[in-house]
Amino acid sequence: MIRAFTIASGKGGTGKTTVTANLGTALAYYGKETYIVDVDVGMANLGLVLGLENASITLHEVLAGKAKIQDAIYDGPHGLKVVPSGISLKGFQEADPQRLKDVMRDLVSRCDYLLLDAPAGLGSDAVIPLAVADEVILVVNPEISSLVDALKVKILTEMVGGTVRGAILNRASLENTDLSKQKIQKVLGVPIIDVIPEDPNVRRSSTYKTPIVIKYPDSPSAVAFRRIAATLAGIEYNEPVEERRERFVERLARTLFRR
Ligand SMILES: Nc1ncnc2c1ncn2[C@@H]1O[C@H](COP(=O)(O)OP(=O)(O)OP(=O)(O)O)[C@@H](O)[C@H]1O
Repeated sequence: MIRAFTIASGKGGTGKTTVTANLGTALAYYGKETYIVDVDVGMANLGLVLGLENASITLHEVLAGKAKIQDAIYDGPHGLKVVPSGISLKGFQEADPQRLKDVMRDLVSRCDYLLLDAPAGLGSDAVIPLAVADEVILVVNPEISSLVDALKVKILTEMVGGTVRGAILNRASLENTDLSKQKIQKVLGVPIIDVIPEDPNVRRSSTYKTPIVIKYPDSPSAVAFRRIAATLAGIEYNEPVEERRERFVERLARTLFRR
């Protein structure tokens, strides 16, 4: 069974943290014991979006050999477990990314699913999470620069013996999704796992430090996150009738508006 996923992109800001927090929450909602870890040791974003910015013991201390992993695990929504990264420069300088493999081994033995929020870029800190997970999931935006960087991550993953499961196309506009999907699959040479639309509620929910699947569960992106989580967990996803109705009305309104 595939249990440890690294969420990577190469390019910064494509939505890795958003995807990690929401997929983790959705997997926990489905009753899966899920851990999410901010392995972006330079930027503590996962903790920030989940209201854990004041966590005193983080992955920094664990990677510096100053704390045990169980002391850096915090509670998130639906029983999700979160390992944030730290914000102190000293902690960052002392953290040894090579210890990540042992930490991962420990965490994976505790849970059904482990999601790692990878750093942007292609430095050594970004390479380790690509090698240690069972599969890498790329988060791409429908832009050339995002695709080029994702392609580099794919090549790097294969070079270090890892496997890319596919890509999540995030921030897709509803109009050009089909075209983008086809092109992106061709360019990256991996399947598109799913498409998450551009959704203003994503940003809004992060200001409440709450994943969108909790804050705005009926929004189109929350629906997509639950669908992806169900796919990863091998659960059949049945979209509630109200969500289908809402999407039908949305499509109808767009068609009428164009005419
Ligand atoms: N589907 C979406 N619709 C609208 N805004 C989004 C969407 N996905 C992410 N965002 C916004 O884009 C910004 C970047 O997202 P996020 O922090 O998840 O990216 P990242 O890849 O983790 O960034 P970094 O490389 O800095 O770690 C955030 O403000 C987030 O709220």
